[in-house]
Amino acid sequence: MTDGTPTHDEHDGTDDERDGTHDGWDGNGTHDDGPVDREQLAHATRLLLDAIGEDPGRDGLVETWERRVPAAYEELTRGYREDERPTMRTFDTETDDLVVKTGIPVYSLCEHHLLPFHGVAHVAYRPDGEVVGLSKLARYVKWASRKLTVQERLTRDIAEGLDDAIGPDAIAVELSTTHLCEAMRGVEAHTTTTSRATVGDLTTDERERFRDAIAAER
Ligand SMILES: Nc1nc2c(ncn2[C@@H]2O[C@H](COP(=O)(O)OP(=O)(O)OP(=O)(O)O)[C@@H](O)[C@H]2O)c(=O)[nH]1
Ligand SMILES: [Zn+2]
Repeated sequence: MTDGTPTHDEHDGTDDERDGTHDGWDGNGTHDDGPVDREQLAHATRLLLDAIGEDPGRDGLVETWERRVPAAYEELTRGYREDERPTMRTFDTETDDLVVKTGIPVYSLCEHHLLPFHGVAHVAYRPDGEVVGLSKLARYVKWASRKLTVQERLTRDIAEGLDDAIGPDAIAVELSTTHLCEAMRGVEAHTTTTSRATVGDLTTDERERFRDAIAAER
């Protein structure tokens, strides 16, 4: 065991496992130096399973709380980690022609219900001497989305983060998503929410081009 995560075989279903002190742990309460406390996550997931009336000791669930859920949350919350922020290499450009990128996948978590919201992001910017590698836009959106947030704040975070990284004359970001907290619980309405954030001003013509590119994407 190198990562402090207990394996299935080490679980014997005894009560002392509830506080994370059973033999499966590394014994000194440490965990990966990563952004999440995997031990706490395992403990919390086990409590959650208990609370909903499940049996955390049954075969199908042991690895769920011990390993899978902690690992999944580590991945889904990468956006909190500055050291995971993508490197945004830029290139000199002589053109100030609008760069438009549509259909970037977005998967994030709503901070109200800890449920996913997902959809697409669209980005348009007018360069000021520099453009960024095309893949970096999608990399940035992916990183920025991996945290608990609300859509409006995420949209603004992406616009401001890309503005910092690229230094364009103007940039606009649009997100179009479905929130599972609305779709599979509560109001149970499968709807689309669109939000937009801008830094600087796109011209009327540029706004039209952005709108047309988004429409063509649908
Ligand atoms: N503006 C905005 N609202 C969000 C977002 N994600 C979830 N919400 C809403 O946040 C609200 C939270 O409302 P509350 O009344 O505190 O929570 P609730 O009782 O679970 O509400 P319902 O979802 O209506 O059952 C809900 O209306 C959600 O639809 C988001 O990204 N942006
Ligand atoms: Zn929600």
